[in-house]
Amino acid sequence: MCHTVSVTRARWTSETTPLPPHALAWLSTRIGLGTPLDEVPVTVPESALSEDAFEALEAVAEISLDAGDRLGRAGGLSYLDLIKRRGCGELTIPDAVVLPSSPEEVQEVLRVCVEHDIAVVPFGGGTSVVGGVEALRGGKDAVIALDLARLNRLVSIDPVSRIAVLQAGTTAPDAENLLAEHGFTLGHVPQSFERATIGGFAATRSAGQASSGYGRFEDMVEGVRVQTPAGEWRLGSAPASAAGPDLQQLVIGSEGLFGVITEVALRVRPKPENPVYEGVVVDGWEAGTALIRDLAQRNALADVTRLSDVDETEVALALTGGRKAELLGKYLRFRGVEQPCLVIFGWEGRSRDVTMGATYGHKLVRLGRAMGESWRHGRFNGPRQRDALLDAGVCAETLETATHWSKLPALYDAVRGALKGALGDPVVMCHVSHAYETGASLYFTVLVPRDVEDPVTQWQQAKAAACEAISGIGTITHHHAVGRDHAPYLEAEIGSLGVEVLRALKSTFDPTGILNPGKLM
Ligand SMILES: Cc1cc2nc3c(=O)[nH]c(=O)nc-3n(C[C@H](O)[C@H](O)[C@H](O)COP(=O)(O)OP(=O)(O)OC[C@H]3O[C@@H](n4cnc5c(N)ncnc54)[C@H](O)[C@@H]3O)c2cc1C
Repeated sequence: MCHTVSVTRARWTSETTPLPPHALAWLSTRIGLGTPLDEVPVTVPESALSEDAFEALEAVAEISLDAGDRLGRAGGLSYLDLIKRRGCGELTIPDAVVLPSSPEEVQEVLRVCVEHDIAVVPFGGGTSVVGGVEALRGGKDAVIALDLARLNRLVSIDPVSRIAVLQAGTTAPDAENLLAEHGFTLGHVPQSFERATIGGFAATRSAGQASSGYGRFEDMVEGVRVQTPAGEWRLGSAPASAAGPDLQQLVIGSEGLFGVITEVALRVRPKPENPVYEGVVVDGWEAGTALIRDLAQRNALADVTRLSDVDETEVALALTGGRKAELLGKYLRFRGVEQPCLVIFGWEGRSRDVTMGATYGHKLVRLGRAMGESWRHGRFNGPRQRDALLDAGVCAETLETATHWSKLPALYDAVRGALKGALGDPVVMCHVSHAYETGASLYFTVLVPRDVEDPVTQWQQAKAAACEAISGIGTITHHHAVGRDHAPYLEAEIGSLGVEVLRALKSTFDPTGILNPGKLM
């Protein structure tokens, strides 16, 4: 028997954020609009979960076999995931959705899944863009999505040490609201902020837009509670320790292969009273990266420090629209800027004076707070507008990497060249999203008309070309994680011995291999 349901969870929000008319006009001139991709009903096969397994799971946690619930956990939110939900390519649909409400229930679910040999995909916000939540069976007869949405509490707060313990299924906005009641913030704001969870951030070594100031997610983790098929594991008793290798770092970035993270102890900071955001423009990508490197190496980065290349700046200014964009263009030309590259600075705790003082000697044009605030207010529009771009027949996707400063120009050229080679004449935009003393990340956004015949292969080929170009120069992922999509490139980065180490750990935590098959390695 098959159930047919219409797709709802494929969209970022229940309402589509339309593209403004000037954005549509720009798209149609620059790349031409493609054929709209309509939403079609998707067929959901009957659950393969045996009656025995269903009853055993039902005895320990809430479980749903509802077709809509299962479809809602069929993959993440990459471009390919989104178009698969619109009928292009095959979706992997879990046989059941299990919703435990406590770490103890998670432990019991794992016990039952080992007994019945069922694959388990830990599911946080489902925002993975690398196939991390694909419901792969790994040779098992059935697979469940283990949705952590009901683990959404603030377990404890220690204001003296500034540590909060949050359950793994807490979404980022809920975490911020819970912490705000105590005057604190986590300061972790990835672009997927509205939907992603604390457990997902820890499982993928996430980086937020303000990570120059607040640190990457792994820098915030003070302790973890993990349920594994081999039992519970708790780590984190001091701010630093010389008691052997840092085992906590094995959990962070383990992408659900070793266990299910159920609680995370996090360093929190006082909520800033008056965050200040500003925009400046530098002349050219080379000058821009030199500025950011200088700031990073002088410990003068703003909490948010983001440099767009010429193409991304052009798009940002074009999308500002109308008379304002025209005047800005004129002003920049008057100031002698030939290749405008936009820099956004945001100060949430760090000193504006320190950053701006360190820019001395670099040529930049200040655009003031209006530009910074406009970026801050629009920073979640990207995910919301992906549905509208699909509706307009556009293939819109992102990918990211990082390398050392000396190799950054080569990495930038290689990825752009690969994407252009694979896609014809796409718009390829790039920004430095995170900067460090020794290097930086590069975040690419691609826009191209969707191939009507075979949109899946169109993007798969482009992504493969970009990954080949990255391999050997930079990391295959700076913050999106490995998932299914980057798994073929992991060995080149960590070596065959590295993969063996991960396999050995996996067999210790998960001897029968139920957890998240087909991901990471
Ligand atoms: C539009 C958009 C923008 C994005 N921007 C950013 C960004 O700025 N920075 C960034 O870092 N990432 C970004 N991402 C990627 C994604 O949001 C992150 O990887 C995020 O950390 C995933 O969190 P989640 O709760 O949605 O996890 P999910 O997508 O549900 O899961 C991610 C992986 O972690 C595993 N997992 C989830 N929860 C647990 C748990 N409790 N225990 C064990 N394993 C678990 C899953 O099995 C899966 O392999 C973006 C994604 C989208 C769609």
